[in-house]
Formats: sequence, C-alpha cells, structure tokens
Amino acid sequence: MASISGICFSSQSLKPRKNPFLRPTSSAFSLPTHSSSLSIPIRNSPRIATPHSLPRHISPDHSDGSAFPTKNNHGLEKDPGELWRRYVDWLYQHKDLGLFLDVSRVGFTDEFVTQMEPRLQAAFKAMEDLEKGAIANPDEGRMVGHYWLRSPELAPKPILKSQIEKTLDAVCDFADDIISGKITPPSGGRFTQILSVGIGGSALGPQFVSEALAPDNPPLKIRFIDNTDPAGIDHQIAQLGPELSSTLVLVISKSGGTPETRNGLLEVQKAFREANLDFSKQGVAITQEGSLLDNTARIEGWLARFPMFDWVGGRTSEMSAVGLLPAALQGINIREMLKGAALMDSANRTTVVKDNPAALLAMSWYWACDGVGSKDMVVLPYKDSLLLFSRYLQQLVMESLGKEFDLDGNRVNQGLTVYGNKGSTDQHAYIQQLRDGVHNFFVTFIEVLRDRPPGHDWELEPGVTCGDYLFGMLQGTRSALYSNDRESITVTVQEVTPRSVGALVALYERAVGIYASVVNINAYHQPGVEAGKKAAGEVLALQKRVLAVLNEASCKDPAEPLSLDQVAERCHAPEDIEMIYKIIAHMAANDRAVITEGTCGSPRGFKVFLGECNMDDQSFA
Ligand SMILES: O=P(O)(O)OC[C@H]1O[C@](O)(CO)[C@@H](O)[C@@H]1O
Repeated sequence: MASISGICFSSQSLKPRKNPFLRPTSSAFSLPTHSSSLSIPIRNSPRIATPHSLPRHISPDHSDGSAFPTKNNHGLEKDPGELWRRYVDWLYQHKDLGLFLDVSRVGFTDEFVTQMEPRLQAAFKAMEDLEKGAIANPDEGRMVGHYWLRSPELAPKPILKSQIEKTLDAVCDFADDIISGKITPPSGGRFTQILSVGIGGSALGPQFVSEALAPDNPPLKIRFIDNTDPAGIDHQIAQLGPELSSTLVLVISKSGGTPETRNGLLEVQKAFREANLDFSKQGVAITQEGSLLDNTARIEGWLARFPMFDWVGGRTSEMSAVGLLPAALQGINIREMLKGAALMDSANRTTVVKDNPAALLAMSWYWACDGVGSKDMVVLPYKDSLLLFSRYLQQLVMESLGKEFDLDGNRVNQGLTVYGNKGSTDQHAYIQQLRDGVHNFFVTFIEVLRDRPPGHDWELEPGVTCGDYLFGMLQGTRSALYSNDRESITVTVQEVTPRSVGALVALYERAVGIYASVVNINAYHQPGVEAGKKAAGEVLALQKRVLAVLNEASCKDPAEPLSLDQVAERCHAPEDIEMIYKIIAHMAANDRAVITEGTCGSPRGFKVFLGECNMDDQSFA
C-alpha cells in the first residue's frame, strides 16, 4: 500500500465552498434606518466622482431637513494664498509637547464644520461622562478608564486611584531591581533578555514602543512571541540560545485565557524544562486578578504578577502594566510617557473644536471617509523608529470602529481601514498607486522635525543633509498627492521621545473615542473577534472527533483505511467534509496521520488511517 505523508494543494481542485465553521460574521451591506436624533452632516462630494462619493448608510433625505454641505466643484483648494491662509487658520499647536496637527489638506468646508459641531459637542459630553466612570462599554457593562492611568486623580473612586498608583510604583521598583541586579536569574548574573508572550493589545503597544524608544543598548533586549505559529516560537527561542537562562518571560493577557498566548507559554515552559531551567523563577504574569493565567502564576509561584484592570481594554492598555513594564525594563522613561499622554488628554478636554486635536482628527476622518469608512487611512511616519505605529493604530482604530451595529441596534457595518509602513521607503513601493491610482484613501503623515541627536549631523552635499532628503520626500509626497486631490493630515513632533510617543498614543485613543461617538457606535467591545475564536474552537473540536474515529477504525482493522465520506459520516458531520479533508491534510503534512491512495488535487480519492491504534483512547466512546 503506497503512503503519502505530505500532500500539496491544488487551487483548482479546492474550489471555495461554504465552510460551515467559518461563517461570515456580517451580512451583506444594507441600509439601516438611522434613529439618532442628531442629523449627520454629510457631503455631496462633487469634488471627485467615486463610487463612494455618497455616504452609504445615511439617506440624504434627513427628516430634519438639514442641508448638506456642498463642495468646491473644482476639487480641493489650489490657490497658494488661500491654502496658506487655510494652513495657518487650522494649524493646531501644543506648545508643551512640541506637537502640531495640520488638517488643512483635508477639504472640509465651513458648512461641514458647522454641521459637525453639535455631534462633536455630544461626543465631548460622552467623553466627559466616560472619564467620570460611566458604563461607556454598555455591551460588556464596563467602565472605560484608560485615561485614568496617566491621571489617577481623575479616577472616579479612591480605590481605583490607589490601584493605579500602586501598580505604577510596583512596575518601577521591579524594573529597577531587575536592571540593577537586585533580582537575578537562578543561574546568576543579570537578566539580559525579555521574552514577551502576548497578542493583539497585549503585544502591539509594547512592540511599537520598543521600536520607537528602546536605546541602542538597552539593559534588557526584548523579543516577542505574538502568535501560535510553532515555527515562529521556535525561532524566538532559538535566537535566545543559552541566554534563555537569563531571560525574563513576560506573559501578558488581560483575559488570561487567550489560546495563542497560552500556547506560547506552554511552548516556552517546555523549552525551559528541556534546558533544565525553573520557569517559575523567570516568569512574570500581567493579567486580570483571578484569571486562569493569574491563578497559574500564583500556584506555580512565578517571580512576579502585575494586574490588568477590568476597565482597561487590550488595545488601550499601553499605559498600563502591559506597556509600562516592558518599556521600563528596556530603560525607557515611562513616567515621561505618562506625562506626554496626560498633557495630550488635557488638551483634548477642551470643547472648542479648533483647539482640540483629537476632535480635529475625528472630524477630518469623518470628512475624508464620509463617516462610513469609504476611504482608508494610510499612515506614513517619516522616521524608521515609528515603523510600527501603523500596525499599532490598525488594532486601535479597526477593532474599535469596525462594528456591525450602532448603539441603537441598527446594522451599520462601520469601520476605518488603517495600513501603512514608513516614508520615504513606501515612495518606492505603493505611493505610485496613491498618487495616480484608485482614490480610496487619505494619508496621515507623521513628521519628526529632529533628524539626529544634536552634534551628529553632517552635510552629505553642500547645504543638504540626509535628513533634509527625508524632509523633502515627505513634503514632496504631500504636495504631489494634494495636487491630484488626495487629502492628507500631518502630525508633527519635535523628536521621538517617551513624552511625544505617550502623546501620540493618547491623541489617537481619544480621536477614536470621539469618532465612535459621532457615528454612534461602541468603540470598546469586539464581538466580531469572538465569532472567529468560536469557529476556531469548533475546528479543533472536530479534529478531536476525526482523530477518535480514525483511532477506532485503526484498532478494529488496521489494514482497512477509511474514505473521507466514511470519516465524515462516523463523525456525524457529513456537511463538514471539506473541513475534515483539511484537518487530515494538515495532520498528514505534520506526520500525524497517514494518507493512502491519495493524489494531490483529488481529495475524494483519499483514504486515511492512523499508523497506530491507541486502545486507551475512549474519546469516541
Ligand atoms: O490580552 P488578551 O486577553 O490575551 O487579549 C488579546 C487581544 O485579543 C482581543 O481580545 C481580540 O481577540 C484583543 O482585543 C486583545 O487585545
């Protein structure tokens, strides 16, 4: 009997069919009834005809008869004098932070601004209530308190204030003790590496901040396991090599039950066992009190545990222990990060729209994407160290705004797509399409004025430095895009410092919250993610049934393999035959089942049996 232990897929033979496990979570686009009492200002968009030029979820016939702002028929303003006046008129500056926000290259009209005013005022009120401890995440019945993390005095209860302060002190003390060598690994010497195990909001902030702010020679270097990809995990562990014995492992999970993170932990613990190391002496948990992870860490006596709070969401947890502990261990000044965030929060509490940078962002997003996500946000920092900002923002914005229903239960399929990388690198990749191709985006440039630390610059040709080129590329791209009616926002900071990074995080957290209020959605839950997790769980449950069926068959008659139809029937899941084929193919590729009489591209021909019969397996009984 011929056996094939690995198979290849033919795209022709595996035509997409309905996958019962991975049902779409949102149905096709449909028009909701908008029941909010406020009218939503929308634009007629005669500027450039695109399929998305009218908001899709809002009927233009407002019951209150409000007029739509009309737009300049000749595209965006091009007169240099007018543009300069618009730039000066709308430029926002935060003096203490050295941060500027330029929304002049977004073409909103005065009429649009006037019509947005009541919506933004309502959003400010909602934000004020949120900061005072309202249940701002109604689906989960939770307060939303990430702003208190940098201004504990604003926390609505003294106990919360003291929890925040105590945790911050504990983070600082622990990081100091690790760096100074007061706390040492069992093997002696000092901790030299951090291995951070976490995913989503429990990884993206720490990754962004590390890339942005870690010094060239940090006291501890950081690596991340942020997936359940075994090869990726092996790579990280292999890279640590003998330094595993001086690695501090941070296991970060708010819920304490995320499968990818649990798997990462189990894999790392196995590596520790194989190296004869005691994981508990090097493991640190950051999680909600009483979670599975917290209990494990407590029972196993891990080196330390830090709390995550119920009222801090994963994607807004950078200023909690989640972001602060890894940052502090890398020698990053976390109190400065908090200060930058607090200053930005304070600026964003004004109810004067023009003086409120988060509101200016939210208003510009609304204009640029018709309030329905009709255009994508391309984030282009012109600074290598801010490379991961777009990836960080991707979760913050898309997990917050990508919602099927609004707060009144109407199907709205909201969202705002975020992607990006860095300039000027992307000039030589996809900016060709941005300038000339499909007009489905607006850009956010992140500009950093300081090119290099003082005293390090030099002119690579008379009067021109390397940084001048970077500056020129940014300004040139901004102009070239605008001349072809592509809108952009520019956020400028003096330098990439803990303070400016804290301010950027706070700016976007607030902009997302305000935008969500304006479009009437809950920014603080993520029901769609649960659907994918549930479906993945169902696939794994089916795999267990398949294994049990194969095992039972092998025990009865090892010489008689089963067809896919037989396996599906014995699993009582004939409708899941495609998934069963994929499960078997995956196991075969990993030497965990033997497929006989099969050929690539014709799954129906496969017959399958398990190499060994496990008489103890009662799972199918
Ligand atoms: O910190 P946790 O609970 O492991 O969750 C990780 C991530 O998973 C999500 O819940 C989505 O699955 C994110 O919101 C979160 O940041």
